[in-house]
Amino acid sequence: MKAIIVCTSVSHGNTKRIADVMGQILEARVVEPGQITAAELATYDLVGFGSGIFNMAFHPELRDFVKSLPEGQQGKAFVFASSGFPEPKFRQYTRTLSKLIEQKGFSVVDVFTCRGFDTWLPLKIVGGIRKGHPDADDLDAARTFAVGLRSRIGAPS
Ligand SMILES: Cc1cc2nc3c(=O)[nH]c(=O)nc-3n(C[C@H](O)[C@H](O)[C@H](O)COP(=O)(O)O)c2cc1C
Repeated sequence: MKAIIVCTSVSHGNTKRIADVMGQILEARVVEPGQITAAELATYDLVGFGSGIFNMAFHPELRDFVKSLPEGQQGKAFVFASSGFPEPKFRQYTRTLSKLIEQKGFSVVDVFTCRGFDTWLPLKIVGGIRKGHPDADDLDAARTFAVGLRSRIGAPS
């Protein structure tokens, strides 16, 4: 199994820290959307797509990248995010991104989310929330998630 992780992490590097621990387990390179072409992406068996959450959506750079991919992709995919708050029921952004990814032909096998230090404008006044996140427990959970993926999909090759 050959894996790669596409990650946009612009606020505090929170999502990149998650991507890096997953990348270690999956032996996957972590790249930004601008660092990989659709043709190269198609050579992977498993692709992770992740970012922080901004105004209740994945980062536009990641969404635009997914939108730009041609249909007919054949690999498996997973989605991950860090955010200040848990995903609200009325705006299921992980589902929205998963659907977009599936429209391109990938099969989305799992989703991981955790809290990340959040300095969204109104919260900046109080010094931000979720300070220290992702913390050691969040990173452990990300590791466990990746181990689960590896055992379901196959060892890195
Ligand atoms: C402008 C802005 C908007 C945000 N919007 C949301 C939001 O709608 N929901 C949420 O839970 N967190 C929100 N956050 C918090 C980020 O999702 C969180 O800090 C995330 O961990 C950032 O990831 P990154 O450091 O990898 O970019 C927002 C942060 C900023 C700066």
